[in-house]
Amino acid sequence: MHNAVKRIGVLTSGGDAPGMNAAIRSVVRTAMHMGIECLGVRRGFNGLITGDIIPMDFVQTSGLIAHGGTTLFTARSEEFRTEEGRRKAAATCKLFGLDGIVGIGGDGTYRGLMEFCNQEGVAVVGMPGTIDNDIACTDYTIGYDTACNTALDSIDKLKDTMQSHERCSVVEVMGRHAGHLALYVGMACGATAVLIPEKEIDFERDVVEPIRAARLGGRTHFMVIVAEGVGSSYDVAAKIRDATGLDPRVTVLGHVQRGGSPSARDRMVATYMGYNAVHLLAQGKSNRVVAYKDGEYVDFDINEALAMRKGIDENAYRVLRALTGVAAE
Ligand SMILES: Nc1ncnc2c1ncn2[C@@H]1O[C@H](COP(=O)(O)OP(=O)(O)OP(=O)(O)O)[C@@H](O)[C@H]1O
Ligand SMILES: O=P(O)(O)OC[C@H]1O[C@](O)(CO)[C@@H](O)[C@@H]1O
Ligand SMILES: [Mg+2]
Repeated sequence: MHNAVKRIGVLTSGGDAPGMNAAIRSVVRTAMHMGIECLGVRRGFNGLITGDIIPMDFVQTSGLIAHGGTTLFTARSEEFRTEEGRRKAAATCKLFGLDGIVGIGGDGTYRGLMEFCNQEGVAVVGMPGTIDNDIACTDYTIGYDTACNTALDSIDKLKDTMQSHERCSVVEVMGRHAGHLALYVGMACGATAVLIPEKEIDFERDVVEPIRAARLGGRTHFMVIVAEGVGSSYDVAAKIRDATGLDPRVTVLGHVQRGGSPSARDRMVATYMGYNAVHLLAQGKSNRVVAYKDGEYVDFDINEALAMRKGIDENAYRVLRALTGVAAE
């Protein structure tokens, strides 16, 4: 089979996510299998600008599937947002003979890839890697499952001490603009209340009443999950104190949620997506993103993908409210 590309680069960009290494491994090994050379671009788009490029082979990707983080490092590159930065990146591609780039990251990474392709004509394919699961074209982003389980593990531990002290815990989980992680984790830990940025918050209805309902049901410790995008979890705790007289403890889970060995699901999704990404470039396709939609691995035009909007899982939200004692509307 004739490949449309001879040598490609793979990079990781934006916030890291467990499974990025599995994705890199899959891209490198699929490329090798197809007779395409694959180089590693380090430090996100900055590596394209500065020529921070390393060879990748079978040995270098050995064992990578189980490792958290990203062996290629990641970065948020301000320079790549400028035309001049992307011109420098194109010069690097020319020098190294890179005729395609696979970028693993979030929506910002997709935007960068698209701008690069439009401006400089380099073939690009994006892969969804972010713990936020906030990319609309795909039901699933690499890293989400591991992050949910990491958060859950910490929350279960917190629950033990909250139970002993009969306290209320306010836990902030990541999600800059999105509540997917908070909703999923909140349901899975059996939270008393969950606050997400996608839904307007009525504090009395969404927090105070569920705490009261739990107390009336005999419970003496409470778990309130707050998505980062909602605002300060310390403010939420202060409002709970005022409204109920409880003395909540706040835990911001933070970057611990981005680490750790990827779950089986993240390894598998990363592996399939990496394989598909290389095949797209080999077929001469560009400006595409790979995705998992309705149980199938598919791909979309990046422009189309970025124009899509991802709502919260309404069914999950309905079930959560039913189980936390919020009155039906
Ligand atoms: N409009 C744009 N034009 C060019 N490059 C962009 C653009 N938007 C984002 N980028 C590049 O993509 C990088 C990553 O974007 P961003 O920081 O938004 O993270 P992300 O990929 O969305 O991941 P996450 O949100 O999960 O951390 C940016 O640092 C920048 O280099
Ligand atoms: O690592 P940084 O730059 O602090 O970014 C944190 C952000 O990255 C994410 O982990 C992934 O987008 C968000 O949930 C979070 O708000
Ligand atoms: Mg993003």
